[in-house]
Amino acid sequence: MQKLNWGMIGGGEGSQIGPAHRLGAGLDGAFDFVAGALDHRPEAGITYGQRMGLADRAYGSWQDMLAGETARPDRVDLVTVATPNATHFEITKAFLENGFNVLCEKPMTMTVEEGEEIVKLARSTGKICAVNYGYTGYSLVRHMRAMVARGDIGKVRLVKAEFAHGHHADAADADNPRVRWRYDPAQVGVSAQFADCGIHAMHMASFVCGQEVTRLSADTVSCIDVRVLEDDAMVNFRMDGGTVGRLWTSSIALGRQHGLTLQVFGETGGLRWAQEQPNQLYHMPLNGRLQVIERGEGNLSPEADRTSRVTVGHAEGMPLAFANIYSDLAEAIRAQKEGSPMDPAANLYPRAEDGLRSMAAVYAVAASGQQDGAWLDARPPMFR
Ligand SMILES: NC(=O)C1=CN([C@@H]2O[C@H](COP(=O)(O)OP(=O)(O)OC[C@H]3O[C@@H](n4cnc5c(N)ncnc54)[C@H](OP(=O)(O)O)[C@@H]3O)[C@@H](O)[C@H]2O)C=CC1
Ligand SMILES: O=C1CO[C@H](CO)[C@@H](O)[C@@H]1O
Repeated sequence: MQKLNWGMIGGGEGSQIGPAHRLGAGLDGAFDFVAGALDHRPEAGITYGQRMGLADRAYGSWQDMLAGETARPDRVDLVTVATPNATHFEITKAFLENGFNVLCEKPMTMTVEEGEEIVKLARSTGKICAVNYGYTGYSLVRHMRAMVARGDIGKVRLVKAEFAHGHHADAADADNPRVRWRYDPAQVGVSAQFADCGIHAMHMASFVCGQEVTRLSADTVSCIDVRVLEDDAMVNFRMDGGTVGRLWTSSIALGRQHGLTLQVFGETGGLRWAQEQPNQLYHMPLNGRLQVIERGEGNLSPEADRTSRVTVGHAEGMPLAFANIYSDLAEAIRAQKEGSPMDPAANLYPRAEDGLRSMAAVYAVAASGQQDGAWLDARPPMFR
């Protein structure tokens, strides 16, 4: 099978998420990293790209990359957009319009209207527009989803999602360039922490429960005075299958490292998974005993078996979760090229529709927070 060509925008030297993408895309040998516009400073982007082996396909800007790749017969099969939020819409739109498949970092856009435009564009061009809710690539997250879908815990009554970390707890970080943009309304829009991390947790709740969020009520606060946008939020929500949702997200929770956790409580069982110990899933059957499911145990579910690489007992981590998103996309691109059906266990990568739903939730959280927790419709107008 011929390798697919992969390119990246953003994710330059010292960036937070660039290395995880490069590790994830390279892991299974499906993609060759051949092109990039890795930094917003042209020289730095070209120099770093060349160090990464991109030679004349290390571009100084995404516009140059779009022009250069469009002109090539061996143009990239997939472009990852890993720049700060405010640039996602413009870059994703331009590449989709020119016939490229895109994996866009979250949040996909800054507004609901932009999100709708991307969804329509992906549908009309027939190109893949995925959104990097990369934590849904963890093998045991996929297994939780499969367990819920096959009825192992019965009808889901309640889902509790958290994404709380303490990395922005230092008020002295106001000028840190890696932190500053995350609380600047001009660069992130109406929400900081919910749009940054809360949407991962909310999307994961939907992904695992197989339901969409319909309504929500939010309490948003900025614990560090100088911040205009929230660094902590508590969100109650309801889903279209009747499940009640609770979500806490925070960036000032010192002692929490990367606290993405999901608990799902059904009529006949409960599940608990935490990203900091991603190789164990706790399952409590009604009237049974607490069981620990280990990633890599044989025959868990097709979705879990497909996404597990190293032997049971050897920890797998976040770049391998990203690798599972990339292997889904490799399969999707091959199916697109060959006109063949996809393995259903691989057809799980998050879509532009998910990015749009998150944007609608972001706006509902921001508005509800300003209205003392009023319950608001959380669906994008397109899906009402
Ligand atoms: N899915 C996930 O789990 C995660 C997603 N993210 C998302 O990824 C995105 C990037 O976040 P993160 O890596 O933390 O951000 P960083 O600020 O750490 O890095 C951003 C990178 O993009 C470069 N850049 C900025 N503007 C452009 C541009 N116009 N063209 C090319 N490169 C550009 C920056 O260059 P320079 O240094 O010169 O500014 C830098 O290399 C965000 O949208 C964030 O929400 C982040 C972490 C995890
Ligand atoms: O998506 C994300 C996941 O986690 C990080 C926090 O540790 C965020 O900064 C980021 O944007």
